[in-house]
Amino acid sequence: MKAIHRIVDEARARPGRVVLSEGDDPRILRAAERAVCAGIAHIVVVGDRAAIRKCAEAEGIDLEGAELVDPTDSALAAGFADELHALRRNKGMSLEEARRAVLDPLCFANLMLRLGHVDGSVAGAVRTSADVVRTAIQVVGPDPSFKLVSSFFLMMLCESFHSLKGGLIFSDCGLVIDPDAEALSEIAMAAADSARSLLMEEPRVAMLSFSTGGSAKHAAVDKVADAARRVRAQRPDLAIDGDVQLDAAIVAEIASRKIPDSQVGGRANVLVFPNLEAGNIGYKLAERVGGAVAIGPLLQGLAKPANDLSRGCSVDDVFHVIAVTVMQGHAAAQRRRIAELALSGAPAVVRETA
Ligand SMILES: CC(C)(COP(=O)(O)OP(=O)(O)OC[C@H]1O[C@@H](n2cnc3c(N)ncnc32)[C@H](O)[C@@H]1OP(=O)(O)O)[C@@H](O)C(=O)NCCC(=O)NCCS
Ligand SMILES: CC(=O)OP(=O)(O)O
Repeated sequence: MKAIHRIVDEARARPGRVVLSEGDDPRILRAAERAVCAGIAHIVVVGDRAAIRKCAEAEGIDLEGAELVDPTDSALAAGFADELHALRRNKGMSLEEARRAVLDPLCFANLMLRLGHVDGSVAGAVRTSADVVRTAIQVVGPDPSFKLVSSFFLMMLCESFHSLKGGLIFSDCGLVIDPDAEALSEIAMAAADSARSLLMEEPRVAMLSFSTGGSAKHAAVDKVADAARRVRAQRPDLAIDGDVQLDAAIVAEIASRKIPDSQVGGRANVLVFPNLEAGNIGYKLAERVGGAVAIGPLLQGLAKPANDLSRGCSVDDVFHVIAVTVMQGHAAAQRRRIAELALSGAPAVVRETA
């Protein structure tokens, strides 16, 4: 079964609460309608109520079953402004500025997530990735077990002409612009964890470069090789090749010729790009030329799931990101329970079954 179908089924079995903050975009409302109808999530749409209703009416979208929240008349707004002020006061934000900021549906939605009114948020069909990600980092914040917030795409290759089939993780194609070796190693480890939880496969990581095993000499190659060494040191259990070219990462026959001692053997399911230029161009090529379905950018390393979209997204894309967000919400809740148990001093065996 396709990974994304399994994720949708799992979300249906355990729906979560997901907030969407771009309710004046028909793709968002259509996906909201589908998510409610499929029973994968309780959907909250945040924004100008009149604009949301007008858009739904014009498109013939039934929002029955979705909750509409308008920050301008929400009873939550005053408390949210206090929370935002407390968060950003040391960065120079005044209470007045916080009151204005929470009227922005994106900020309001992320405060709903932070304060537990929902389990995940999705935006980015209209707003830029920089806006969506910056708000998520500032309002939701990083998970204490990660140093860096980064992003990944779940790429689905399901067409008859795809020689490589199934789900792949591409990272980072949306967030960290120019990672150094340490940041790149963090991205790789987070992407491996994302593969384990979403693909339900053991991760096989390729640290991509224009060089395989030092076949080219350049500081850019050294960075990738250094990042791979750092991952091996911290996660000796992880199958990883790097520096490695894309062909040797995904074609077994080429891997056997270029890297005889490969741990991945040309069967990588996690592709880690050396920087955002390569990653963003790479995923769009796979999607637009290669016919892959690109789900994301999904954020990794946040305390709770706040996911992004490409402004070129389709209704299907938004629906799929909602389903993944529900699953990430369960995983984040599990991490919080384990952390709480650890703090309470509960025995390790109890923690593992939490
Ligand atoms: C994510 C992004 C917006 C952050 O950049 P920025 O606004 O310049 O960020 P700053 O360096 O000013 O930092 C803003 C805050 O986020 C934090 N931050 C930035 N990147 C972070 C990361 N990857 N992980 C954790 N925290 C991060 C900073 O510590 C800072 O925190 P503070 O405000 O509490 O001090 C930037 O990396 C970016 O634009 N990335 C590319 C997005 C994009 O255009 N993608 C292409 C399409 S998908
Ligand atoms: C992920 C990405 O490239 O987003 P956008 O297309 O919105 O810039």
